[in-house]
Order: sequence, then structure tokens, then C-alpha cells
Amino acid sequence: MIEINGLRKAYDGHGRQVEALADITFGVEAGEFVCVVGPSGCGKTTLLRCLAGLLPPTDGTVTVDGKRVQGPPDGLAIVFQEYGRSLFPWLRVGANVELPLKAKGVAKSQRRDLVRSSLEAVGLADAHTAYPWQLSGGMQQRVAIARALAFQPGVLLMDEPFAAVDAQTRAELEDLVRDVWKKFGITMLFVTHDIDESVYLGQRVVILSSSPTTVIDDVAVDLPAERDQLTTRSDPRFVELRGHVYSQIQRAKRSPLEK
Ligand SMILES: Nc1ncnc2c1ncn2[C@@H]1O[C@H](COP(=O)(O)OP(=O)(O)OP(=O)(O)O)[C@@H](O)[C@H]1O
Repeated sequence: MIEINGLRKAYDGHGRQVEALADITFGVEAGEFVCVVGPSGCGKTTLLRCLAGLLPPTDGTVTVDGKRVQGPPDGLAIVFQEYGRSLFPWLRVGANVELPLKAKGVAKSQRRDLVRSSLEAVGLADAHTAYPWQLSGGMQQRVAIARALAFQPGVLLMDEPFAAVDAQTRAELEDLVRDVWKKFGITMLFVTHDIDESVYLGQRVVILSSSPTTVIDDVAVDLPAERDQLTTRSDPRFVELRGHVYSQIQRAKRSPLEK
């Protein structure tokens, strides 16, 4: 479904090159839930931007559904961390969710159905006529997720979507994302700096090194498919996997001479 092959991305800035990604290779199967973790500044956002066709790679290729990414691929949606900036404050919730559908040329009656069903899927059926600024941060992020779902994406990219919400809301949103993933069979690539979150959510965790960034590990999360904030997080296997990812990231942060 997603194939990333030898991806390198260097930025040119004020006469000096910043190599954000050195050499990234991994794939995501259709319908899989893969989390990407790595130290701060290792290029997680850059990776998602290359996948979404928002940035051209310096080297290497990205393909989605067999097609090489050279611009935003069809059927791919993205949810960013900063929900406050991704929703239009002058549009009501329903209109925010509907906007990309209008741009896509979806007929009015179908737009109405999609807006209703995606707001229902995120538990916000009643918020249709509210303005985003009347909602809590967690609810605003639900609207952003509904907007992505209404688009009926085959692939959903999420860039640290819960970094700005409180711990309790975060747990609710994590469960919501697992629910919509299961319900809609979407291929998920979820970027986070939170190790526990990556193990709780993913079927696999891809671990990135610090710069020059490569994939240092690709961990299969062999926890039961039914996850629960209490039982999963206290499962000895969860604790073991979290410890493994943590130690890999610590190793990734050390300079090559210390490893
Ligand atoms: N537009 C840009 N021009 C120049 N350098 C950039 C640009 N965007 C990102 N970088 C650099 O590329 C590297 C990777 O940045 P990126 O934001 O992708 O990392 P990240 O892992 O998402 O960071 P964080 O964990 O802080 O969210 C950083 O060194 C950053 O300074």
C-alpha cells in the first residue's frame, strides 16, 4: 500500500544543507496500523510531508497504492497536531467537515450524508452547527478527524495529533482512532514522540534514529487486537515492548561513537 524506498530529504537553508532524512525504507500493508517514533527533530514531519506529496524527496521514492507520489495522492488524508490552525474559525463544524468534499466535487446530498456519518463516527453528531472555537481542544481534534474520515481516505496520516490535548482526552482520542481504523479499514501511519502511545495504538512500531535519520528498528506489536487503556497498558508484554522501544530510542539519541 505504502512503499518508502531509500528516501532522503535534505533542506537547503542559508547556504547550509540540513539532511532531515538520510535513508528511509519501509512499507505499510493495506489496512495496517503503523506508528513511527523517533527522537525530537529526527524528521518525522518531513517523512509525512514526503508521503503526502507536500515535499519532493531529494532521493528515493514513495509510492501509495502502486503510484509514485509526486503530488497529494488521491484517497490520502492527513490530520495535523495543530487542530486550532487546521479548522477555519469562521465556518461551523459541519461546513469545516464539508469543505474538502466540495473541493473534490462531491454532490450535495452525498456531502450531507458523509458529514453526518463522519461526525457521528467521532461522537460529535450534535456539534454540527457549533463553531470550532466553542469546542474544547479534544473536540476540535475530533472535528479534524471527522473531516479526514468524510473524505473516505484509503490512507490516513496523523502527525502527533494528540500532542496538544490533556492526558484523559488523549486516551479517549487514542481509542477513537483505533475504533475508526477498525470500522473503516483505513491504512494508518501515525507519527508520535510518545513511546507508550505508539505501542498502544500500532500493530507495528517503526523506530527512527536521530539525524542522519534511518530506520533502526521495526517492531511487531504482538498484543491482542482488542486494546483497552487499563488492561493493555498493564499487560506484561506491553511493558516489555515499551521498554524495548524506549531503549532503542535512547540508543538512537547517542552519537555513533557511544553506541
Ligand atoms: N523547511 C525547512 N527548512 C530547513 N530545515 C528544515 C525545514 N523543515 C524541517 N527542517 C529541519 O529538518 C529536521 C527535521 O525536522 P522535522 O520537523 O521533520 O522533525 P520532527 O521529527 O518532526 O521534529 P519534532 O519531533 O520536533 O516534531 C530538523 O533539523 C529541522 O530543523
